Amino acid sequence: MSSVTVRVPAKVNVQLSVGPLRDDGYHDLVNVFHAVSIFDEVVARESELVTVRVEGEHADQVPLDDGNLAIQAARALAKHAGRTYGVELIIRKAIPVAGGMAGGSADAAGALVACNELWGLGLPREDLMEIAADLGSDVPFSLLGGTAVGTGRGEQLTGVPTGGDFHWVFAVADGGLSTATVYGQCDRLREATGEQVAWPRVNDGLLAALAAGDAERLGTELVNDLQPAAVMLRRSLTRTLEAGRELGALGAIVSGSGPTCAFLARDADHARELAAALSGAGVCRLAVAAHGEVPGAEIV
Ligand SMILES: C[C@@](CO)(OP(=O)(O)O)[C@H](O)COP(=O)(O)OP(=O)(O)OC[C@H]1O[C@@H](n2ccc(N)nc2=O)[C@H](O)[C@@H]1O
Ligand SMILES: Nc1ncnc2c1ncn2[C@@H]1O[C@H](COP(=O)(O)OP(=O)(O)O)[C@@H](O)[C@H]1O
Repeated sequence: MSSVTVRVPAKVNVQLSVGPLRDDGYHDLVNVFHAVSIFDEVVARESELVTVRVEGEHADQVPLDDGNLAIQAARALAKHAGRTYGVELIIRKAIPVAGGMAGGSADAAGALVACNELWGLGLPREDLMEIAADLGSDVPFSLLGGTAVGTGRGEQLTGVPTGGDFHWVFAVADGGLSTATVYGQCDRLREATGEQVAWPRVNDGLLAALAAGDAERLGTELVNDLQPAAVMLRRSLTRTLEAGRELGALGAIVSGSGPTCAFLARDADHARELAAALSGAGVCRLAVAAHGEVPGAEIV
């Protein structure tokens, strides 16, 4: 095989409950991930060296050295296999960069699946999941896809049943936010208010809404503990969220660490209307309609 192409989805967090800061610098979470139909493609081609090229909008914001998560994934897989392998990786980017939609994690997951195939390793998904967890807290979910509860750092996953498709609009901002900075701001806000940080628990109402495919209820059950921190770092998000609510979204939330905002729609037509209205409202760089859930990293 001389070339393998893998398609990997973005995610939105329908519940992101952040527990106390751990000694290792991470937070214990209840992180309910939901994979949506905005996809990066990772192509792996035979090569002597490990290299990466990135195509698409904002490709210039993605590192091309060892800081690229897809490169790190290829190297980690080769190490796991105990051999030296080369690969030319080409990333076709559609997921916003540093947007809270796990684009880098998607590319890492894509590189794991693509290189496993290209190099003929035949490693099972469980092995890829273990390597994924060392690359980043969100990478295992990019492999798994669907809808799942992540505990620990977010890397320990349990699938969640859903009763139908959900339709979303994503308002993409100009520029990104650093995940570590947003968690840090969350800690500072909690310290300043003296808030007692509770152990995170899964929202049963949210699980019920997901299981029933009930968008109306899901819209009222969305949770993101990082939202106040993201809004404090990017004040304009208040207006973006308000605009979506005023335009009839069933729910409005910052996606993960932001700054992308996610709006829940009634159906596909409503999502298209909402995307057009948000684009016209001047509250984001771009509004994209998408649906979930969709599968994780898969060869196309
Ligand atoms: C917030 C979330 C929500 O899904 O993603 P994004 O919205 O940024 O995509 C995740 O928790 C991000 O996961 P990921 O982007 O993989 O984070 P990592 O590379 O593992 O960690 C980056 C940094 O985020 C902070 N971090 C991450 C996960 C976690 N459970 N607690 C943390 O405090 C730490 O400061 C860490 O150094
Ligand atoms: N393949 C990649 N795609 C996007 N960003 C990457 C990639 N590899 C490394 N990065 C770095 O990771 C940072 C976070 O990117 P990303 O995963 O898109 O955002 P988020 O963590 O908000 O979901 C970027 O600012 C970039 O420096």
